[in-house]
Parts: sequence; structure tokens; C-alpha cells
Amino acid sequence: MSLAALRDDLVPFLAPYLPSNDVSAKERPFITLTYAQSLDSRISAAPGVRTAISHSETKTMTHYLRYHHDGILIGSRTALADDPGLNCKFNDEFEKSPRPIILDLSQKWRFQGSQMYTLYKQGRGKPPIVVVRGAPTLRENDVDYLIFSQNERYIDFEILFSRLEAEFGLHSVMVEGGAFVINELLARGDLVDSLVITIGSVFLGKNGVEVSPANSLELKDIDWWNGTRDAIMCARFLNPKIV
Ligand SMILES: NC(=O)C1=CN([C@@H]2O[C@H](COP(=O)(O)OP(=O)(O)OC[C@H]3O[C@@H](n4cnc5c(N)ncnc54)[C@H](O)[C@@H]3O)[C@@H](O)[C@H]2O)C=CC1
Ligand SMILES: Nc1nc(O)c(N)c(N[C@@H]2O[C@H](COP(=O)(O)O)[C@@H](O)[C@H]2O)n1
Repeated sequence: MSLAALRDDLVPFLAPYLPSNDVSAKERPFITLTYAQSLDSRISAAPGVRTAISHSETKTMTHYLRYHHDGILIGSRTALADDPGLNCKFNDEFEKSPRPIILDLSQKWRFQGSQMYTLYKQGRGKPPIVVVRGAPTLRENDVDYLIFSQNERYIDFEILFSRLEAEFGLHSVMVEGGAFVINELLARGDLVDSLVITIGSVFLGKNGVEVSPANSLELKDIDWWNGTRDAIMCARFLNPKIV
């Protein structure tokens, strides 16, 4: 199904927070942390339940962000629970789809049979990079594997992002979730260049999957957009040092 048209005022609103076209050599990609949350800071109604929070206006905004990024990163539980497409439907410019990156150290998720696979085979999405620990137990066609040492329990995002730039030439990556990944990145403001949060006018309640940083955080360069049912906050971290 086609997306709703992008609201005109979203273009100047988002412009200062988008990756620049500067392709000079950098150590890591431009990182945008972006997700949709409820008023009570939940990103889904319950663990493993795909939950629509965004209005059609802000859904289109997400695809506009996808249009502007080389990669899109999610954790394995989001891949397994949501079976997301992660392509770019903005103006049906599927060739602008970002490269999906799945953090799946123990290789529980499969590309074959997924929505991403269907879209790729239809020429409407890109094949994924799967981040694994040790040699992949199963190598799927068209998947690139980014292999970390067997000893790694959790990957350091600084190293991951540098490798995505150096080995795959990704100059910009948007991190979409889920909660585990978002909370990790909220603690690594030094790695996040832009924060784009959609706030839906809904409460999801105590069973919902919560996002919240371990410590308080201050933001700068804050701007708000008001839509029919959602708001979007764009910002940067004020003191992006690990505490
Ligand atoms: N509303 C929204 O914008 C979004 C909502 N969601 C929702 O989030 C929920 C899933 O969130 P979670 O359960 O928190 O899982 P998650 O999607 O954050 O995945 C967590 C898993 O990712 C891997 N991982 C994360 N960080 C890692 C690291 N540093 N190194 C190695 N592996 C790492 C691990 O396997 C970990 O168990 C789903 O219900 C989904 O619908 C997901 C994305 C966006
Ligand atoms: N922006 C946004 N709003 C919501 O309400 C959401 N539930 C999400 N979820 C994220 O989008 C992925 C689905 O992508 P496709 O539409 O299948 O391409 C989902 O896996 C979450 O990462 N995002």
C-alpha cells in the first residue's frame, strides 16, 4: 500500500537533523536514533507485539528518514517479533532503501521467508547485513555477515559503527530499535548525531515495552513538530559523554 503524502512542513523541520552529503573519509557513519513511543514511553503494547503507534503522517516521515540513510539497524527481537520490511516507500523510491542491519549474534533470525526477503526479491528493498558471533552456522544467499569474536557477549556500538563505515561504506545509519538497542544508544549519546522521536497520543500501559535511559539526560537544539495526532521531537545530546 502506498504511503500518505509527506507534509510539506516536515521537510524544513527535519533538514537540520539529516545526515549531510559530505562523503569525506570519516571513522564512523552519521547516526540517527529514531523510534515511535507512547505518552508513557512504551514502544510496543507487550514484548514481541508489533504495535502501530505512528499516524500515517509520521509513518511517511519515517520512510523519508529511511530515504536519507544508507543503513537501518534493529535488534534480533524486533526482527523476530515484527518481521519488518525496512525498505523505503517514500515516493516509491525503493532503490533508496537503506541496507538493513540485524544484531543477531546467535543467528536466530532467518532472511529466507522474511518480509525483507520478499521485498528484496521484488526489487523493493536491500538484502541485510547480519551481525554474528563467530563464523555463521548457516550462510544464507545474498546476506552479508559482519563477524565478531566468539568472546563478545554484546558488541560495542563504536566498533560496530566503524566497521559498517569501513567494510560496507555506510555513511549514515538510522537505529530504529527495539527497546534494548534504544536504551543502549541512549547511554551512548557520544555516538548519536540526531535524535528523532515520534510521540503518539496513546498510552500503552504497564505491560508495554518501555524505553528509558539508565541516567537522566539533557538535550540541546530541540525542535517540535505537531501533527494531526502525533508530535515529533528532534534534538541532539547536550553532554554526549558516557557517565
Ligand atoms: N515503536 C517503535 O518505534 C519500535 C518498536 N519496536 C518494538 O520493540 C520490541 C523489541 O524490543 P526488545 O525486545 O527490547 O529487543 P531488541 O529489538 O532491542 O533486540 C534485542 C536483541 O538485540 C541483540 N542486541 C542488542 N544490542 C546488542 C549489542 N550491543 N550487541 C549484540 N547484540 C545486541 C540481542 O540479541 C538482544 O537480545 C518489539 O515489540 C518491537 O515491536 C522495535 C523498533 C521500533
Ligand atoms: N516509526 C514507527 N512507528 C511505529 O508505530 C512503529 N511500530 C515502528 N516500528 C518500527 O518499524 C518497523 C516496521 O517497518 P516496516 O513498516 O515493516 O518497514 C518495526 O520493526 C520497527 O522497527 N516505527
